[in-house]
Parts: sequence; structure tokens; C-alpha cells
Amino acid sequence: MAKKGARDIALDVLNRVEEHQSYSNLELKSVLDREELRAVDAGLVTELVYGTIQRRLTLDTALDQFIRGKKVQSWVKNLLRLSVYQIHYLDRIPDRAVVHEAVEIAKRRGHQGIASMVNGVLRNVLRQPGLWKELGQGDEIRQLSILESHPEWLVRRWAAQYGLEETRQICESNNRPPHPSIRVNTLKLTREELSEKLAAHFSTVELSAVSPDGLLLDGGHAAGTQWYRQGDFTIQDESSMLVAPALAVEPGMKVLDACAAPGGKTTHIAALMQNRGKLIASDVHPHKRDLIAQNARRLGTTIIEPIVSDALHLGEKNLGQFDRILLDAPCTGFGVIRRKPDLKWNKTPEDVKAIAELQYELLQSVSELLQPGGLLVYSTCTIEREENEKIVERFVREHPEFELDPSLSKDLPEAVREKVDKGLGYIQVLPHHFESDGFFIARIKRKA
Ligand SMILES: C[S@@+](CC[C@H](N)C(=O)[O-])C[C@H]1O[C@@H](n2cnc3c(N)ncnc32)[C@H](O)[C@@H]1O
Repeated sequence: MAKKGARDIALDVLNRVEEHQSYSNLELKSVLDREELRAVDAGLVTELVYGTIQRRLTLDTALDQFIRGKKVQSWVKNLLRLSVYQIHYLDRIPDRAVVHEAVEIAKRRGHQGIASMVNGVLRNVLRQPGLWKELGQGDEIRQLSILESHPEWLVRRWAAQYGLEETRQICESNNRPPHPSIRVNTLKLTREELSEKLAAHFSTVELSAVSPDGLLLDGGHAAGTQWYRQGDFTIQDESSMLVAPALAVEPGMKVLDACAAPGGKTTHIAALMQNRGKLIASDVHPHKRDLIAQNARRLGTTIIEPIVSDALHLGEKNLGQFDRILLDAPCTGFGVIRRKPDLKWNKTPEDVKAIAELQYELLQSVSELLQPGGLLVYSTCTIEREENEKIVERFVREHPEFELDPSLSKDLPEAVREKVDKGLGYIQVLPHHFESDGFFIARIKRKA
């Protein structure tokens, strides 16, 4: 049987995501592991899947003019979205080739009637290049929602929190591709040494301004290198790299990471502790314990003790008191839409409310394990105030033995301090600030 082309494979992934309500990154990984594609084809499949999901609302609004009232099967809708995405957003694929391939796919998967319909719709789209200017009628929020392809409720929510202009920047940034970044394993080498090693393998290796441990890479597959396998670095977003330093750990301390899997931040904390002390890494899912252990082994750290526990019940484990606690809480993930575009379509306002309630309970629960004088960092990869500021502000209001710690500022890199620190004991990084993940980090002190 002939090997499938990139567009066929991308369509399979889009169909599976829709049918199974699954995550595109997981579906994509499983298909890329199975099909042995050349790097360039794997890159195209990835771009087509993420791009089509990311731009879904804009594409559907454009397509609606040509298919309104028609009954269109969901795989055909995905094929149309995928094709219009290429026509409108990708320069390197000629429009004729896009239409031809879509029609061939439609013939193979359906029948001549579907192929003719696909051909007709795509030719109509091509005949109306002005179509894109007319999308997004209505008030400014609705326009932004359609043109930058984010659900209207979310745009409305962000506009109320950040204002319309900042919301526009957030949405635009979410639609740009992520920067691949890595964190040096300082237990083994310095960032400069790693940068020299990688320079021959990647077309660009730059020092991150957001984290003193970060490097930005381009033109290669970091996880496929020998340096990754031998534990010289971890793949991590630059904003995530700000969390472990916010704990201000020292070698020899006793530290708890209460929601630790897969251990990205745990291993960073271990490196900052110079692999000396005790670091309990807990997660509620038993299957994730191995991920933490594997990461710790690969990076050569020996102080991490992975355990399985619901953070709401860690108090029952007789673990004693901790000098430092990290609660990198489960959240809606709206800071990582650029990397997980499905999130914006799957979540609802009720999800924000429900997760915020859990976050508050988690915070209350783990805070009981903090020594007087100790520090607790609460972080999320979301930009919802309800999951961030409101949680920590309510917590210190209702627990007077705790306070937000403005000395967090001294543990932030200069670029971050200048851009986002207001000296309140917490920071909110938005996706457009550094073209990295949106992240919230708060430092709370238990009064001595
Ligand atoms: C944001 S992720 C943590 C990422 C991790 N800190 C890292 O940097 O690699 C949140 C984690 O919390 C875990 N989790 C969710 N609910 C939990 C609970 N009630 N108790 C403990 N862990 C929980 C999830 O399994 C998930 O691995």
C-alpha cells in the first residue's frame, strides 16, 4: 500500500481528536511514532494539525458562507478546514496543489459527490480573496474572537481582566509557534558549555533572557540528541524555569513538590539544591511516579523521592514539616494555548470555577506542612485571575499566619523583574511578554 501523505495523516489526527475528544499533542505523537516520516513531513503534519485547530473559528466562519445549510460530515469539514488553512496561512504550498490534493483525498475516503463539493467550496474560497477582510462583523470583542480564533467567552473574560489591547496581544501571541527551549542541567555543566556543545547541531542556540538556565534552540530535534539522553538538559518552557528559583532553596533543605509529575520543576529544584537535602516529589497519579523517577535518573539527581498521594491528603503521610513547598497546581492551562490549542475549545467558564475551588483547597491543605519561616510557591500555567491572584489573595486574607512575600523580586531575573514584577509577591507572565508560556508565580511566607 502506498505511504500516506502529510495531509492525509494530518486529517487522520484531526478526525481522531474530534471523534475521541482527545488531545491533539497525544494523537500527533502516537501517529508520528507510528509512521516513519522524514523530518520535513513530520514538521508539515505538526504544523497542519496545530494550525487547523488553532485557527478553527476563523476557518469555520470563512467556510460557513459556502456550506451554510448543507449537511457536511465531520471528516469532510476537517478536510475543508485543513485545506483553507493551507490556502490562507501557508505561502509555500500552491493553492492549486491544495485543492487537487483535497479532492483526491475526498475521492479516496468518500465518493465523487463529496469530491465535487470539496472542489466547489475550495474554488469559491479562492475566488473571493477579499473574504477574509469581511470576517469578524460585530462588536470589537466578537471581531477579535473571530479574527484571532479564540472563543468569544474567553476573549470577553480576558478583556474584562486585561483590557482589549492586551487581550489582542495575548490572542496574537497564542497563534504564533512556540520557541523550543531547554534548561541546562547545572549539576553537570554550565549553560555556556552546553551552548557550545549544541552549536554544531542546531542552526540557532541563544541564551534565554527569561531564565539564567535556559537556551533557545532552532533547527533540530532536542530530545533526539545524545546530550538529552545523557542528561545534559531538560526540555522546558522558559516561564516554567522561573518557578524553582522562586522557592529560594538551599542545599540540605527539606522540600516538598506536591503536584510534581513529570518532574520538570522537581529536577530543577534538585539542581538548585546542588543535589543535597531531601526532596519529596508527590503526584496523585500512580503511573506518573515512574516519569519523575526516570527524569531524576536521566539527570543524575539522587535526592528526589517520588511518592503517590493526593495533595489534599499529604498531611496523613507523616512527612513532617518542610522548609519549602511547591504547589504547581492543576489549572485550565490557558497560558499554554500556543502549544495545546485544543484547550481553548474544550474548556468552559464552569471549568475555571471548579478548578479554582480545587486549587484553593490544595493550597490550604499543603500550607499546613510548611515550617514557620518557610516559603511556599503557588504556580499555574494559566492567565485567569480567578485561578491566580484571587486564590493567593484570599488565602493570605483567611490565614493571617501567612503573607505574600515581595522579596520574590530578588529571585527573578532582571528582564522578568522589569517587565512583570510589581513587588506584590507574585507575578503574572502573559504569553506576549516573552513569547513563552503564560505563567503565574506567587511566593507565600509562613510568619516565623
Ligand atoms: C501542572 S502539572 C505539574 C507539572 C510539574 N510540576 C512539572 O513541572 O513537571 C499538575 C500535576 O498535578 C497532578 N495533580 C492533579 N490533582 C492532584 C492532586 N489532587 N494531588 C496531587 N497531584 C495532583 C497532575 O497529575 C499533574 O501531574
